[in-house]
Amino acid sequence: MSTVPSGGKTPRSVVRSPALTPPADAIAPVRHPQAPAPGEPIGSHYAHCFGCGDEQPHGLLLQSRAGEGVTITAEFTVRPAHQGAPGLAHGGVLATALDESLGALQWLLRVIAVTGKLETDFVRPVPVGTVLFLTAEATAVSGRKIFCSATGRLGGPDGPVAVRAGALFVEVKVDHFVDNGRQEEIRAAMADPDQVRRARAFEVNP
Ligand SMILES: CCCCCCCC/C=C\CCCCCCCC(=O)SCCNC(=O)CCNC(=O)[C@H](O)C(C)(C)COP(=O)(O)OP(=O)(O)OC[C@H]1O[C@@H](n2cnc3c(N)ncnc32)[C@H](O)[C@@H]1OP(=O)(O)O
Repeated sequence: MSTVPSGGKTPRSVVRSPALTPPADAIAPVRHPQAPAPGEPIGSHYAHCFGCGDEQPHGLLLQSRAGEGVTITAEFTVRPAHQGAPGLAHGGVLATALDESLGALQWLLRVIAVTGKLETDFVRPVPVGTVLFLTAEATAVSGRKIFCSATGRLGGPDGPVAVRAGALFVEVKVDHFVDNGRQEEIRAAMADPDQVRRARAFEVNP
């Protein structure tokens, strides 16, 4: 089990499951030479993505930027469509924001990967209208496995911690989507040169 400080309202430690502890022979993640420069916006990987797509009006419209090393920052404004309890963000929506910000790390690693495991800690309630400031970091790589973590803070980059996640992403080929996605959307994606360009940007390694 790995333990990380929570930074929450009261000091508390977060215990992660063993699957989220990298093996002893894991290596440090390497930032791809063609990764976007620190501070540069990271575009959506798919316009219809519920997390980051700009053609998904009730989605999160999460916007990410490259950070230093293998880190990103992201912002998500909680809107009324994202409520669980009155005036508060739904926990699943917050988990999506964490998942999406972790997914954006792929732009820095230039690999395609999907979430295998996502562990979330909900530290504070997140009211509608809040801008959630997220940071995500890849911490270790072992074969196809990418270990990573994310934190969401209320109102600003130094705001109080509201949510945290530890995750394991697993590298896949484009075939993962082509073979498993509904054909209607796959055909449309493959017919869209911009989408094909985005998929290639993820897949090409030096
Ligand atoms: C041109 C047209 C095409 C368009 C292309 C578009 C480009 C898109 C670009 C970028 C997309 C980015 C999208 C980001 C969106 C945000 C992230 C998400 O929400 S992703 C959605 C949610 N996730 C899933 O739907 C995964 C469903 N699961 C699976 O498909 C499989 O289970 C998968 C791929 C995760 C693993 O299956 P295996 O058969 O490939 O590999 P195995 O051998 O099972 O796992 C590999 C290693 O990982 C460990 N592992 C896998 N899952 C684990 C788990 N849950 N807990 C612990 N370990 C796990 C295994 O124990 C194994 O480890 P050992 O190599 O033996 O050490």
